[in-house]
Amino acid sequence: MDGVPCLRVPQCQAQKLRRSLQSKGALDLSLSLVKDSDGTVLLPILASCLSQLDLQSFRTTVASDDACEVVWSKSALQSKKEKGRASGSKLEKVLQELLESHGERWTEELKRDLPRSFQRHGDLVLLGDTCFVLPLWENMDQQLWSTVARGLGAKRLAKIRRISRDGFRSPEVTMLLGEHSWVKHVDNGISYEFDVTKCMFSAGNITEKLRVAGFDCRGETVVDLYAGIGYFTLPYLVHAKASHVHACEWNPNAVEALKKNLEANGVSDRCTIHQGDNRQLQLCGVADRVNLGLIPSSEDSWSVACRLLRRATGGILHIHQNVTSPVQHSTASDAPQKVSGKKADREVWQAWADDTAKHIASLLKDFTGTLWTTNIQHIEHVKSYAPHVHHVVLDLECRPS
Ligand SMILES: C[S@@+](CC[C@H](N)C(=O)[O-])C[C@H]1O[C@@H](n2cnc3c(N)ncnc32)[C@H](O)[C@@H]1O
Repeated sequence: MDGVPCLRVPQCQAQKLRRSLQSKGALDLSLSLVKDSDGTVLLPILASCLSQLDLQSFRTTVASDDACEVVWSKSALQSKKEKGRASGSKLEKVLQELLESHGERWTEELKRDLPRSFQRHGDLVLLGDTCFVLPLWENMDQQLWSTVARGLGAKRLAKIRRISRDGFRSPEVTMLLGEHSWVKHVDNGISYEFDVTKCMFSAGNITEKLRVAGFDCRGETVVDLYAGIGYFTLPYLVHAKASHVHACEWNPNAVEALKKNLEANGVSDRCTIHQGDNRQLQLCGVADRVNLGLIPSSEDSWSVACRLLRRATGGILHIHQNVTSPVQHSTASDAPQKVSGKKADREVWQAWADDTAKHIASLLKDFTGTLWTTNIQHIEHVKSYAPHVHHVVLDLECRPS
């Protein structure tokens, strides 16, 4: 996830909402507010508080869904870097001492080779692969990593390359310092443990996890086609109180973590894990709800999802998708055009949802031989990737006619 989490709000409400975030201890005080040219303001939020954020109450305050959303911003991060430069970071200080103890001089080139951002998982810090690339660091041996850990207030360090293309979305992570690579996150009262070298954790999906937690699924059977370590399976079981969740996952490392997490949260008796490719799933006609949480698209499994819905009563599909809007060329002075760009984005999401609803209705008809009605209940915006790529979730109600 690039950048830091921020609440995007209208400028006229920014101070009021900033005070509200601060009183809840959720405002990241190490970062500055960022004014955008479209008349909105980004309020940086502490990642650890994201799961507790009551987005709905903020939306009620600003009285609009559009104007209040969680986004990930690089420009907010920039404001930290500038502050960091002014004050001189602890990391820089301890590394300077280390180099000098080896008879080396601190240079601007070395300073540029320090991490600009990193992910924190408890006492483990995950560095990107664009820092500490200069050969001089190799002379410091393991002392380098213990010093970096001290500078960042961590006990363990790892380096992440990029999400690998093996279909498991496994990050390529190597440990630099520390005995083991299991980490733990607690989100919204749910504990998630996983091995950072083998599984991914989608911090950017927090708003969707909170939305799922707010569903009332009592008496329902849910199928989570892309369960991972339990990102959505657990909120369905713990908070939404689903009667049963069938969790499909083909990465054995994610399955190991999923089992652990079901146990740790006391819900393993209500979950059946189906390890393997969800397109080969043998279940049929059991689901009141199917979660299709794969981006950029879960389209490969739409027909499986249709087969899973109860024949007599149907159910709801939650379809995740990255939807790309046509790029609009605007300058800072074109603020009104940018605002209308948001309206254009919504129109693109609606068009994708309309097409998807038709497609799903036709899959259901082909599969059952009878007519089905598909109704777009809601389109949820989860997050944005620049430029104009939006992760959205379509809640599609499917009923036999
Ligand atoms: C984006 S990740 C995970 C999940 C989680 N739903 C989220 O949004 O944070 C997708 C997960 O689906 C799994 N996956 C992808 N394709 C699959 C398939 N055809 N069958 C089963 N699991 C699959 C991957 O191994 C990965 O753990």
